[in-house]
Amino acid sequence: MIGNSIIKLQGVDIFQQKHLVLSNVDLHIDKGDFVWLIGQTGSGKSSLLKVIYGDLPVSAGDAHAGGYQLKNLPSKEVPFLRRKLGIVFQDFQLLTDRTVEQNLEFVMKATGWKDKAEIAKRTLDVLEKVGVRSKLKKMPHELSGGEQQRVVIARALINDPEIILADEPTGNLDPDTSEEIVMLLKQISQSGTAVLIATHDYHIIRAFPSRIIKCENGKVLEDVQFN
Ligand SMILES: Nc1ncnc2c1ncn2[C@@H]1O[C@H](COP(=O)(O)OP(=O)(O)OP(=O)(O)O)[C@@H](O)[C@H]1O
Repeated sequence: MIGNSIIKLQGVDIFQQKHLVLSNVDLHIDKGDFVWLIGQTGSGKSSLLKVIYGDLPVSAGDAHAGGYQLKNLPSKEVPFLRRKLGIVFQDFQLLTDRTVEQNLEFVMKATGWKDKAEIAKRTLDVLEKVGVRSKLKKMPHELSGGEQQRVVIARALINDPEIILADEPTGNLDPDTSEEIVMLLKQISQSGTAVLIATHDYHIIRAFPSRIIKCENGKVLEDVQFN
């Protein structure tokens, strides 16, 4: 972290193959910020998130995330960058053939946790934080959509990330459950972890007014007004 800055992009061009998706991107996210990311389908939201989690390269401009310089980041550093980021994406769902506890253990072992007692304690801590501690021994299919999303958020919190990146986290949830999940993410941001949520759900943005970043016409607009 540089000061309070978690994400800082300056003059970054974002390409998918040879196609320039977003040009001259400036983006600043600080500790504890809660930020919406909006824009039409194909406007570049996922591409922007991919740059932040090291899945798309940065060739021009200056880019930092979680204390890592993204430009020319060696691929062997990417797993370490990702430990500073909690990722809540539709395509990073729970493993369906193991319990909640085993899902969390799986990620911990993959990210270097070895001590059994510490793993057990951290598992309970993060499940407690998101309100599903009692679901420890359940299989994902025994949980509601909202409970599963809470476990996904717990999994994202394991390594105490500086920011949570969430791509359509309420996409499969009913309106009340969506509000509960966003409330949880808001609380997480208030405890110091920044939260960036890409969404098409304007109802939920209205329910939780906050800073809005918009991808539009090949640009990233910081701090747009929502109406
Ligand atoms: N792997 C890829 N190869 C080539 N072009 C891609 C690839 N992924 C995305 N694109 C293109 O990049 C542009 C931005 O796509 P991106 O997925 O970032 O948009 P998005 O705003 O996240 O859209 P959505 O809301 O539908 O998820 C689109 O024109 C898309 O066709």
